[in-house]
Amino acid sequence: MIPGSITMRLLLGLGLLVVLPILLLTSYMLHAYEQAMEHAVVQGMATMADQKHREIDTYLRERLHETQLLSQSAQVRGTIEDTPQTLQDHEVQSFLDTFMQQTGYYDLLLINAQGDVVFSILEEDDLNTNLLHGPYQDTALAQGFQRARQLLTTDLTGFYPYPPSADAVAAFMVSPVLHDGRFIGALAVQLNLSLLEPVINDRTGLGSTGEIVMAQQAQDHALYMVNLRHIPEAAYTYRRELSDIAPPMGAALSGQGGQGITLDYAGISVVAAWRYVPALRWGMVVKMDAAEALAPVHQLRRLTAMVLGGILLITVLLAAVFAHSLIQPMRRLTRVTSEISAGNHQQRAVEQGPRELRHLARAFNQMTDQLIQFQNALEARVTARTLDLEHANARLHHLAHHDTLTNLPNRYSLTDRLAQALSLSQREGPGLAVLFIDMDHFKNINDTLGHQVGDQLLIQVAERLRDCVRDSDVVARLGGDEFMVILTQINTPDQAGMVAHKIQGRLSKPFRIMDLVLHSSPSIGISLSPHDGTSVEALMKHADTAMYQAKSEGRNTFRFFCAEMNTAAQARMEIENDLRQALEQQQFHLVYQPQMDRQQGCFVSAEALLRWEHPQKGLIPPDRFIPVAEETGLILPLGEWVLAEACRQMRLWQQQGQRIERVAVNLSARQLVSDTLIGHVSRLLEYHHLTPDRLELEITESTAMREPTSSLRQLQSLRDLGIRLSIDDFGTGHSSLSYLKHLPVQALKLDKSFVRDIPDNRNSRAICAATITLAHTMGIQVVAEGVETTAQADFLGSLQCDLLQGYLYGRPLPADQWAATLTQV
Ligand SMILES: Nc1nc2c(ncn2[C@@H]2O[C@H](COP(=O)(O)O[C@H]3[C@@H](O)[C@H](n4cnc5c(=O)[nH]c(N)nc54)O[C@@H]3COP(=O)(O)O)[C@@H](O)[C@H]2O)c(=O)[nH]1
Repeated sequence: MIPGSITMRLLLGLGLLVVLPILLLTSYMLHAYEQAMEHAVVQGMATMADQKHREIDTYLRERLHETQLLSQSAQVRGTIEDTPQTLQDHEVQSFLDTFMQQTGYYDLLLINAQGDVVFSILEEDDLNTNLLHGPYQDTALAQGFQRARQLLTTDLTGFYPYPPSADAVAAFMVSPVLHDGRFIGALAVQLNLSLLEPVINDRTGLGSTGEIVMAQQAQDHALYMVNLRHIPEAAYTYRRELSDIAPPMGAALSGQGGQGITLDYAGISVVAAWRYVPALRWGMVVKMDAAEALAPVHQLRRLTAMVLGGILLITVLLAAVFAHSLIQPMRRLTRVTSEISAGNHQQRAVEQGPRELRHLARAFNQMTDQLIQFQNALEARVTARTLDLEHANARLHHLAHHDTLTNLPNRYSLTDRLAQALSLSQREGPGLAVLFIDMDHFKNINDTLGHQVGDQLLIQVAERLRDCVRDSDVVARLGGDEFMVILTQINTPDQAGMVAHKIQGRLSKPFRIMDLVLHSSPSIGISLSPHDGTSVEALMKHADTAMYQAKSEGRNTFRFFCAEMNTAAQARMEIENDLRQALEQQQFHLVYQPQMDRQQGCFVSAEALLRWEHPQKGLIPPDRFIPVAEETGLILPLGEWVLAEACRQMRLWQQQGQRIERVAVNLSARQLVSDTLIGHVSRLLEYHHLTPDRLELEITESTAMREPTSSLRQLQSLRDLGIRLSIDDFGTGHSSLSYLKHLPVQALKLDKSFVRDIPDNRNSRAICAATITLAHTMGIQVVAEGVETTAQADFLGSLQCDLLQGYLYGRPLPADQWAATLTQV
């Protein structure tokens, strides 16, 4: 695996590219040089061995030659032939002494042809003994004599202990002495082993560990002839089996020469050369310890290693310095990068070091500047965005919790605040009150004058509500024209009543919007905690119920919640449920009340009135279930049924030949604006083969005013069909006469509340008279309702009222009971 740091990579690269080749090359050269040196040393050793071999050979040859020359001298011949006389010759004596002194031989012996030792310089025990039969017949001397006698050649015997010389190791050069070609005896010179020592021990050029080892074969042993460096007393005492001797000596004794690095007798590695010395019949090994002989090689190796090591060290140091100079700027750059990423944006890279690194540092600084600029810009944008988001969040939060029109808390926020106020109230004391406020007839204003006006009205209502309560109280808009107020710190119902009264007063005052002056009023329901409930849901529901009660009791008032209201609400709920069943089970029927034509004096029309015969509760009056049906939408299917049933009855009367010209049916507000009304009415008329003038539709003023635009459009469509239209309960609503002028009606029904008080009540009389006059002026007929007395009938007659309806002429009856009524007239 490649090491991670640049320094290591540099060192590795340097090692692979520079150091390794140098090492390999140096090793190769060193090896070659060592080989050459080794070869030279070995060759040197061989040269030395050859020289030593030559020295010994020459030395012995010279000695043999000397001995031969001596043996041919007259002195020697004379001594053998006439020993006693010759020996008395001082000249001969001196001649031999000189020879001995010059040569350094141990002894000189003369042997006659019979083998008698006739002369000896040292006169040892061998003198006068016979070498053929005497005590020394087995010695080297005896062997040498025998050989000289037989071969007539001068020769050297082997070195063996010689008893007459106290067993000193000695060899003999024996030369035959001839007289006229006849063997007359032999000359023997005794060489002690020490004589060869100067030649053998000459270790010139062999250093401190060099030596010359000589051994001769003695049967199956090698007998070492010289003292050895590692075995000082070895000469002629140290022997080893041939199979066990050191390889070079083994080779030399077997007659082979050679050289090389091998092991010596002591098992030490040596540089050696080995030869066989024929003159002595010895093996010779010239050797030097390899450690010394190859010391220059080893020294060179050590020196090379040291030089290489030095070069390597210097290379590594230089590489490290170089790497450091390269890496230092990078490290500084890395450090700066870390500090910048840790937030120290002031840090910049120092533009130092090699050119490339300076450029890198410069580029890095430029990049850092740009990054910081970018970061600052980004942070500024993020801050701005965060602010925007916070504002948007705050706005969203505000929108989620406030009503956009009035800026009051909305329903969601209200429940939250009510929950908080409740828990505070439950923890710390005084109760609280919840006021449910609904603006009376707001829908009329909204529909009549448009949403802009309606919105302005609601904004003013919100402002007035806020003015009526403390800052700690909560005013919220639930939606539409419904508001809610939470009054905290309420100890008694009166306190809540006072605030409700104040609100009622403020909201009943005229509203000035655009150039209009509008009148409205609040219906307020109040629930108190803990008396009316301890939960948000209960308090809101009870305040709503109380408000509903206030509405049903004539509006523009406030009511405290009481349990009975719940009972009424419960009853209303029951009606709602029962109504659904009633529709399915056909519990409804119609009754008809006749309308008298004053001029003709006969019944010309009848008003259809709905009756609900509940299976358990009996007859339920329309006043109780029509508003519920209206609120729940059930009035639509119910109204359709009424229309269908009235048309069916009208057709029946027609078929029966009754004089009834038309049937009048009450239309609710929802029916009037229903998309299906026109189609439904058309289909009914067609189905029952009735002409449109057979049907009259009654609407109240408030019905027409609820959604004036669409109501007017629908009325016009009905009128276009040819259906007669009339305004019911005229005088009780809030419509203006100017609005009436736009309605395509043919009749209006004077409300029975006016009829009831005539002729005695002057105001009622005036209203009746004015209404009838006005209607007639506009070409509209007038139907008087609730006519119960002839006085009322007469008065109305005097005002030229067109049609009269009331108990005086007949109560509402089922159709099957009508025949008698009709015939009465
Ligand atoms: N949308 C619909 N409304 C309907 C329908 N049927 C009835 N109604 C409306 O219910 C209200 C109550 O009606 P009802 O109890 O039937 O009372 C009517 C008459 O019984 C009563 N009346 C008639 N003559 C007299 C009288 O001499 N004295 C007296 N005290 N009461 C009298 O008046 C009611 C008829 O009123 P009006 O409709 O205004 O002509 C009532 O408002 C009905 O309109 C229906 O099918 N649909």
